[in-house]
Amino acid sequence: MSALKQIVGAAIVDSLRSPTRLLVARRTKPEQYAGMWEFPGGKVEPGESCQEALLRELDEELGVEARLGAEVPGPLEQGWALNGTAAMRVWMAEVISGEPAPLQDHDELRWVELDAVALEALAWIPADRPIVEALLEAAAATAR
Ligand SMILES: Nc1nc2c([nH]c(=O)n2[C@H]2C[C@H](O)[C@@H](COP(=O)(O)OP(=O)(O)OP(=O)(O)O)O2)c(=O)[nH]1
Repeated sequence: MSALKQIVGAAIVDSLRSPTRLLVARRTKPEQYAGMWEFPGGKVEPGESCQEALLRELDEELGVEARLGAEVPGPLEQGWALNGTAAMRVWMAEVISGEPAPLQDHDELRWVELDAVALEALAWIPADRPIVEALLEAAAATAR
């Protein structure tokens, strides 16, 4: 069996050291995901590492330079299963230069409190919900 397509996503927080808010992005395409919230990111291109791909996607999609923190590890070597054909690795990240804007693939960005009620109220891409749970646990552990 061939490997799953590798996607990478960023859990961009206001501060890696002391995270309180998460930047979420609302997709515009394809139709099945339009209007749903996600972690900004995209496909890893041939010859790129996952981290290189993620920094490139954040530049293209949001117009920011970012610093990656810890990975939010999923159950697979390739991260989190998305559908039958793709999996996503997710890293915590913070913006080091630029102001995030929905330049490509998104029509809205929103800073949301890192709090279960606020995050779970969003219409996430369904495959992202377990990642949101893991992120909340990681953030709670950082705060302890
Ligand atoms: N970026 C991102 N993609 C996600 C998430 N959850 C999820 O199921 N996906 C799916 C949607 C897409 O099928 C795939 C990512 O593809 P993409 O369209 O964002 O990648 P890309 O920017 O490189 O795409 P493209 O313009 O080359 O078509 O992963 C998520 O949280 N973030």
